[in-house]
Amino acid sequence: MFISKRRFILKTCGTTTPLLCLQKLLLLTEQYAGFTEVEDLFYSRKNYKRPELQVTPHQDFDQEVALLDAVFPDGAAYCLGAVNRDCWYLYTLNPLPRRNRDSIVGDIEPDQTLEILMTDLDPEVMAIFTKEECLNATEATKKSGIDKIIPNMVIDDFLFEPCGYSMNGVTKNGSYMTIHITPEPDFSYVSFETNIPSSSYKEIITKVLDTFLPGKFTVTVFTNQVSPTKATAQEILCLNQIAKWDRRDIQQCSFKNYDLIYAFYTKFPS
Ligand SMILES: C[S@@+](CC[C@H](N)C(=O)[O-])C[C@H]1O[C@@H](n2cnc3c(N)ncnc32)[C@H](O)[C@@H]1O
Repeated sequence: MFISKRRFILKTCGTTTPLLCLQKLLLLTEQYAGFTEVEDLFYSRKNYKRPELQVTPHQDFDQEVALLDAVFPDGAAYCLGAVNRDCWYLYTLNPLPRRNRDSIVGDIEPDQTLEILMTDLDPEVMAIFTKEECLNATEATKKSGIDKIIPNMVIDDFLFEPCGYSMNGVTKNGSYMTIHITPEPDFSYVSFETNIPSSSYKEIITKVLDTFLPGKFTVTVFTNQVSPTKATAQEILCLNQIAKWDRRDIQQCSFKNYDLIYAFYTKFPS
């Protein structure tokens, strides 16, 4: 969980039920920060490999949307990618006329988020994130090269017993990076997320792919109108191929304050 002045980011895994704590979070936000209105919201996840193992309301996106709709009258639900294959679900807020982007453009701060969700990962890389191969998280962070993806981060990392790895990193100016690794060969999964400002995300995306060697991955980038990363969508549109990965899907959306690009790549041949 990352908490900043006007936002919090909650990342969960397994059969956690993040939407069930929504009402309590809203109450706490009012109690501790005095905020009574949600300005923006992004609830997103990849399609599950075994949705039936989840707990209600997370067994299907419609249930999640119903719960969110009950709280947010301006909510809008999307699915990017192929609904019958790899895809990515998003619930966000739709504009009210009074909150139109033109009326607030003077107030907004630069903001961007890059997320890469990887599956079918290289077994040798995944073995690093086990207690068999590494004594502790610091060793796994160094051995895998995670510390070199975005240098100069203050890192808080954890190596689970017998396997599994999580890290949160922050820079001096408040940017973050967060990586969570499930190394089990039958359902290997790595998520990577950062909000580091950059005129191009190509180098970070390439470093992440070289570090984890996924069989397939989704990449999503949110940018607002004043973000230095704004040109990334154009860059990803041109990336039909990244090293040994071919692009299979690409979609773009424009929301109230943010533009979004989604792309899905697989290693060839597949
Ligand atoms: C990286 S963790 C999920 C991280 C989660 N977002 C967090 O920070 O708590 C998932 C991996 O850790 C392993 N694991 C081992 N013990 C765990 C525990 N107590 N809770 C969650 N995952 C655990 C799982 O088998 C899986 O490979």
